[in-house]
Amino acid sequence: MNSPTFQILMLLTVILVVIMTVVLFAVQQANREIPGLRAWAYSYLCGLLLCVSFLLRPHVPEGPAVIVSQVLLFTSAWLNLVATQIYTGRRPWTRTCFGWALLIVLGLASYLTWQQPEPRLRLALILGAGGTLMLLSALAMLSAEIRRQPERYLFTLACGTHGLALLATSLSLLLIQTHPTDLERLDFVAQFVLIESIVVLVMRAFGVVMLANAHITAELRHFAERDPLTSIYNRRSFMTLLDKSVNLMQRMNSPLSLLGLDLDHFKRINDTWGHGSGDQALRHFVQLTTEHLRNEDVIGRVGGEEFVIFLPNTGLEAAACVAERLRALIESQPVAGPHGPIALTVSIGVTLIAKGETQEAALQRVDEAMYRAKAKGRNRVELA
Ligand SMILES: Nc1nc2c(ncn2[C@@H]2O[C@H](COP(=O)(O)OP(=O)(O)OP(=O)(O)O)[C@@H](O)[C@H]2O)c(=O)[nH]1
Repeated sequence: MNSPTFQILMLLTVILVVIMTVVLFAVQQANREIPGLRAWAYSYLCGLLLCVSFLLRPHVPEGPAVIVSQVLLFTSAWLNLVATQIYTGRRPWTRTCFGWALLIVLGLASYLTWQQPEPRLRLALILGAGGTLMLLSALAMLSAEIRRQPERYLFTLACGTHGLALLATSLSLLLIQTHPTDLERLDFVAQFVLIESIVVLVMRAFGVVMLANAHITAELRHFAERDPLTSIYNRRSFMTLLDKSVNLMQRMNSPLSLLGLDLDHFKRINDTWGHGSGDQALRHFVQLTTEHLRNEDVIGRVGGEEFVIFLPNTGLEAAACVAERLRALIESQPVAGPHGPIALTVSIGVTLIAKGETQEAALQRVDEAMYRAKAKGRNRVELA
């Protein structure tokens, strides 16, 4: 590991890892809420310290140098896995688990350094452990439930490649019978791992930054499209979706129905039970309603306690049935308030969007039907 080639490669790696660590910490500082990013930044910091420890190897006694580099390599790979678990919404492996695993690594490294010096076996073991952690990170990212994020494939590729390369190196070290002091061969293996690591480190850092960017974009899109209280579509995005659906349904000659829903005496709920209970009632209403609808039905919050639902491929009669079922469901399931159940009812207007009609005209008609339901005593369905 003291050859000039190795030292030059190491210096190049240090420069690259410094840049990537600084970038990751900078992105993390600017976006502290991105899950897992802090652990990724620390994983790179451990990687950086590992490279520095390799550079200092000739000037440090072998024993402590080996222990330090094994701890740093293991911690870096572990943090990468933990970061992936956090990013993908899984529960990360605990610190106790890390402590025990590290203790085993340290014990084996010490044994193979002082008790039974076996540099080949020692390297094989740590590369095997690191490779396994990298493969687990790749699998965790690949199987994550994050659709709409193709960025995860770059990260998966980087971790998967690195994991396989480390495991293959570890295996070849175990299989090829060399003398323990065959340092030349060890040096070759170290150089191979180093070059492969440089490529993968850059790829993985790009992957992490792209994942961070994807997270920010998804959040911004969510804030722009969704109502913050109920997480359903806000007025603007609902209208855009309705416009698209109207065009599609008219091209396909399929019926499209519209429901206008307004909670009854909602002001009374706020005044009697407080604004918090009012908010709770809105969330409760949305949860019940969305559970009842089909996947292709779309609900939007278009006012304080006003909602609109469009039902693709649904005629007026079927839409009236849906409306009546929703009305009965809301009436039968009161909101769980702090001082007991709070009764909730809804008035619903129903209309069919006619061929060639604009969505504004249909919305106006469904509004009139809903107000008729209010005028006739509330908690009822009226057809336009
Ligand atoms: N808690 C809560 N209340 C809201 C929110 N948005 C609007 N409101 C309240 O909803 C109430 C709507 O009252 P009104 O328009 O008078 O209607 P209503 O009391 O439901 O009476 P009807 O519609 O005639 O049955 C107002 O008191 C608003 O303050 C919200 O996000 N949270």
